[in-house]
Amino acid sequence: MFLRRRLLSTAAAAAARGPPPIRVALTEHAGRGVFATRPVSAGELLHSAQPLVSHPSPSLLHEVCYNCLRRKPGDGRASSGGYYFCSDACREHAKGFHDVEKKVDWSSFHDHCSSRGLKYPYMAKRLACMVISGAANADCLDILLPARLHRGTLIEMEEEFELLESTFRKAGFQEEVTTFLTKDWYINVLARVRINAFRIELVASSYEDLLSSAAASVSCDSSVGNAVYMLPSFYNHDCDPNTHIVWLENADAKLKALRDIEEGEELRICYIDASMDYEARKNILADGFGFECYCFRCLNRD
Ligand SMILES: C[S@@+](CC[C@H](N)C(=O)[O-])C[C@H]1O[C@@H](n2cnc3c(N)ncnc32)[C@H](O)[C@@H]1O
Repeated sequence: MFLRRRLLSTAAAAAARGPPPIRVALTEHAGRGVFATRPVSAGELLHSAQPLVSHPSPSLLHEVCYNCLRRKPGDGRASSGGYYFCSDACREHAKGFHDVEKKVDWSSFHDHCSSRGLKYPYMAKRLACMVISGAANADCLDILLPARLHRGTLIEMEEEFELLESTFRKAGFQEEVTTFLTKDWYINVLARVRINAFRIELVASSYEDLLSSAAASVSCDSSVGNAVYMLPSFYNHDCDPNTHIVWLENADAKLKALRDIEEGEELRICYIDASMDYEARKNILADGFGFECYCFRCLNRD
C-alpha cells in the first residue's frame, strides 16, 4: 500500500515536471536557437545534458575522472600512474574507447598537441576511439554548426590528421574499422568542436572540491576539461543572457534560468566574459566564434 502510494506520487511529480520546457527553432538572425515553451521562473532548472564527447584538460589527465571529469578527491597535487575513474559506472562507460586507446602508442600525438598547446585534437582522438569501439557514430556531431576555417588552420589540421591516422595505422588497426577516419572527417569534427565545445569549470559542491579548486586556481587550471553536447550547442549567445550553463560535480551540464522568462522567449547563454566592454566583446566574438553579435547590448554599443 505504502509502496503503491509512493510510486503514484513519484509518477505525479514526474508528470508535473513534464518534458523540458524548451524547443529548438529558427531565429531571425542567428540560425537555430532554443525557445521557452512555457513561462520559466528565475533559478529553474530547464534541463540537463550529457556530453556527446568530452576530454580532461591535458594538464589534469590524472587528476580528474577520465570519463566524467569529476575531480579526484585529495590535495590537488599531481599523481603518477594510470587514469582515474571516479566510479565503476564511469570505468564501465569508458571501457569501449579506453580499451581502443590502450592498444595505441600516443606519445607522438600527445607531444605534438602539448608542444602547440592544443586541446581539441584530444577530443577528436577520443571520438575516433569511441567510433572504433562502437560507442558513437562517426557522424554524431554533423548536426552541429561548423566553424569557418582559415587556410592556415586547415593546414595545421591536415598535419594533425596525418599524425592521428599514422598513430592508428602503426598500432595495427584493420582498415575496415577505421574507414571513417579521413581528412574530411577530422576537419569536420574539429570545425564543430571549435565552435561548440564548452570549457568546463566545476562549481565546488563540497569542502574537498573547494580545496581542489583553490589548488587549481593557483596553478591556473580552473577548467577540468572540454565537452561537446547536443542541445546546449543550439543556445545562441547574448551579452546579457537570460540562461546560464553550470557544472556541479562533473561534465553533466545544467541549463538554468537566470531570470523570469516568458513563453516563446529565446533562451540565450553568454559564451564569453560579459563584464568586458563592447569593443573587447566584439573582437572576441568575431575572432573566436566568427560572428557579429546582434544582442541588445551590442546593438546599443553598451
Ligand atoms: C553554438 S552555435 C549556436 C546555434 C546555432 N545558431 C545553430 O544554428 O546551430 C553558435 C553560432 O550561432 C550564431 N550566433 C549565436 N549567438 C549569436 C548572436 N548573439 N548574434 C549572431 N549570431 C549568433 C553564430 O553563427 C555562432 O557561431
